[in-house]
Amino acid sequence: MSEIMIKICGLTTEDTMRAALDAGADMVGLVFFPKSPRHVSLSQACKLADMARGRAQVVALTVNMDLDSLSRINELVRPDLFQFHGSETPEAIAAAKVMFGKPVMKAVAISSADDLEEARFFAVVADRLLFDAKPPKGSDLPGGNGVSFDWDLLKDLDLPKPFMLSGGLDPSNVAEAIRRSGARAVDVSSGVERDKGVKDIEKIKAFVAAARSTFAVAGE
Ligand SMILES: O=C(O)c1ccccc1N[C@@H]1O[C@H](COP(=O)(O)O)[C@@H](O)[C@H]1O
Repeated sequence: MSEIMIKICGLTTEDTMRAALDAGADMVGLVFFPKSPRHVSLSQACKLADMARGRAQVVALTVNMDLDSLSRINELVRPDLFQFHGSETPEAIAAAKVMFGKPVMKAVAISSADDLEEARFFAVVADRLLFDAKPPKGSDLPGGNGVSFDWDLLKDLDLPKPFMLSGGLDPSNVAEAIRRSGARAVDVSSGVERDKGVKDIEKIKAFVAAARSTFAVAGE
């Protein structure tokens, strides 16, 4: 496995899925949230997941979804893991983990050091935490807003579970974000798009290259 784990989220087309896989993404994310411009139907998701299977981990991103709907995604799309990006409780996460027997990643919104305390509750039940910026006021989306937070907050963070950094990352800042946060896993959605919800193949390639080269430099 690569030394930095890279997730490209919100893929909606075969071309951009292929680009993410060919670039060497470790995880690819499918968004099941109708308010998102990256939302995919179950049939689209099945096709995209089949392309990725065996090449990258398929992540199903959901927001406060009930267990029945999660079950349908699990049966039809067969993701490798779930990303919970809403206000799911630790109990709901534990229930999904037991029901599906798959790893779960919980997003935690960060704007100050205090928010990192919330992460400790989720670290008990989730397999990985995902740190994202708080959404701007009035946003319909709890994530995928292209907004970043102070990466220095994560430096020297002592948690029992690994974390992934997200929020406002793009090819031009991912190197600095990795250095400042100490992250060993990064996630991007809007930073590799040319329009809202429309992924850009060149930006996907540039993001993966920038993230990988940063680790090589940092590790010298
Ligand atoms: O991408 C979306 O549309 C989305 C919708 C609802 C919840 C989360 C979503 N995306 C996740 O948000 C973060 C940050 O995204 P960005 O790079 O700042 O655009 C990332 O983890 C996505 O997986």
